Amino acid sequence: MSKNLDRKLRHIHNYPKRGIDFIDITTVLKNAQDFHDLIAELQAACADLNFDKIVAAEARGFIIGSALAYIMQKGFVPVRKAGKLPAAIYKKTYKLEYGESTIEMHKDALQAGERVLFVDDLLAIGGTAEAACELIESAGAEVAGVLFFVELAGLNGRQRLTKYDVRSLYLVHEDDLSQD
Ligand SMILES: O=P(O)(O)OC[C@H]1O[C@H](OP(=O)(O)OP(=O)(O)O)[C@H](O)[C@@H]1O
Ligand SMILES: Nc1ncnc2[nH]cnc12
Repeated sequence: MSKNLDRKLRHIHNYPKRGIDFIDITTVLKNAQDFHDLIAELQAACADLNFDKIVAAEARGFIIGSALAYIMQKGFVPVRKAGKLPAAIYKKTYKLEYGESTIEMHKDALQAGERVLFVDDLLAIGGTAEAACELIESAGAEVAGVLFFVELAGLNGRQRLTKYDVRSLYLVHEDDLSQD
């Protein structure tokens, strides 16, 4: 049963730039029951998918991706912002709602043919997930699914991920959220 965690998200206007409506997940994470419910809901949402490892993107993706990997007894692969990984990497630059970013993944993090779930806190315009899936595929692995806590309605992030099985726990309309 849904715990309506979307009602606990904080919505901040004009952060980190004017014109951006920022969805803050820390209001969910800081409560032990809510954090537990979030991971349980993510686990239920991907229970039918067959995968070997979870890949998640720095930084917010790490929080839920690693908790989910731990509870599901899967390996965890970090996709990091540029310059943080010490060994040979695959690399991709992409656009965000509020700028540009480069992400990297170790070349030896995934084996050819492995099945991978990409997990992130939020789907906005979809650049992060699209770039991460390209990194996964560069390694010869297969994207078994893409899973989000929150999907921002109206930004059409899904349109960039039509090749994949994309799931989100909550479709959030920015107008529905409380202001802080
Ligand atoms: O669908 P998109 O438009 O790509 O946006 C979603 C991404 O943006 C945020 O990360 P951000 O790059 O801001 O990094 P952070 O987790 O370090 O805050 C969020 O955690 C997602 O990874
Ligand atoms: N509007 C938004 N709120 C929170 N995180 C984001 N990442 C990209 N767009 C975002």
